[in-house]
Amino acid sequence: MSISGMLKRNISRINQAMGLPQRSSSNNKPPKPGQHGNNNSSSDPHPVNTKTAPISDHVRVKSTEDVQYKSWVGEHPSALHSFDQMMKVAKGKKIVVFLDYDGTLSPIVDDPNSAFMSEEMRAAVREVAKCFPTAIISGRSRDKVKEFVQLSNVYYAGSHGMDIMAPPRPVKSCDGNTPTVVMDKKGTEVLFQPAKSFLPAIQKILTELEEETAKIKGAMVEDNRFCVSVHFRHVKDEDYQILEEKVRSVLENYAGFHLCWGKKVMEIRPMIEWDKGHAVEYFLETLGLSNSDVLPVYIGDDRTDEDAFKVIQRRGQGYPIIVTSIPKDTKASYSLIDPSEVLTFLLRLARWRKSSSSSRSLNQIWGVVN
Ligand SMILES: O=P(O)(O)OC[C@H]1O[C@H](O[C@H]2O[C@H](CO)[C@@H](O)[C@H](O)[C@H]2O)[C@H](O)[C@@H](O)[C@@H]1O
Repeated sequence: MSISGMLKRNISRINQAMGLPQRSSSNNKPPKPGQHGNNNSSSDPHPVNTKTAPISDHVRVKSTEDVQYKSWVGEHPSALHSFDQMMKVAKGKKIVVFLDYDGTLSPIVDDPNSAFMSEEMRAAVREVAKCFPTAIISGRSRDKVKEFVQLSNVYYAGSHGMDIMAPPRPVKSCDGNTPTVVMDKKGTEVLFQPAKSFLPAIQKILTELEEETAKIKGAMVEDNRFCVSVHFRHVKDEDYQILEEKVRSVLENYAGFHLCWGKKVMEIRPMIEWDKGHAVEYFLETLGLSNSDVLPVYIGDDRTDEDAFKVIQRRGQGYPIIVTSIPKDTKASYSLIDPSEVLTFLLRLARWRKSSSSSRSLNQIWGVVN
């Protein structure tokens, strides 16, 4: 078997062990039996003991997997190691930053309500947003992710991009003169909600799911406004099948919805052609940044971020960066191991902008041509 064949097989094996679907962009396939269970299962690389301790999604798998990781990283180089080279290409271009929340800005923890962001991370995102237009695109409800992030100079999209608060029209944005403060709600920002007509049905699904899953120990239903998450991180292996059947039986009565899988979570989403990739395009458009000298940077860790990676790949310009400590089948070009590396990357990005702006003004003062 070829090296790339071996690599693919091992990625598939690791994804299986994580309870993740097998191909990068098709997160609509259920995990195979035994791959979805609780955190103490032997096949589960994410053991959890405490309520808020980060889950070891980002703990490196040892020995042979280390070798595979090194080989994988050759194809998806570290965005920290490649930083200088990446910024050489970025020179003179308008950078726009897109960030996922869970697993990217905050570590994966066992209680979704405790996925807090550190103060350091908040400060880093704030700095980045002072330098570049910045949007956070999360699977959470927009309100929830805003509550976690608590920054007023970033744009927010919730429900995997189905709930966007963006400028009403293209705003002036050019290198060094980027408006970084998000305008207030008095007519200066608009909501874009392509799945709005699904809301009444989503409310019903939410109620039914809560009722149906109430007796399954460990199951938790989360209202993400335009989608619903059913967490099974704490559901016993033997109860998972019943839970999935219950979720499917609720969905049988709602033709316009489909089921996808994330990290120990089933997600019920409206069947519309809209995902995080569309949200990236929407932001670029409304920010007046859809032209060719724009360089989007997107950092995310999960299946739904692949849609955004694909959009950036298709544009032929920009940096899709995956956050992972294990090899994954991905459309991302670069990688970061965990949120702490995301923090370092963001700080370097802000510092790079500040130093390149100051050298630009010095060059202007001294008449030096780059
Ligand atoms: O797009 P994201 O911002 O990454 O949101 C995706 C899902 O994230 C949350 O669940 C995940 O993180 C939890 C906290 O670390 C973890 O407990 C859970 O197992 C993960 O699946 C969120 O709770 C979901 O609703 C989002 O869809």
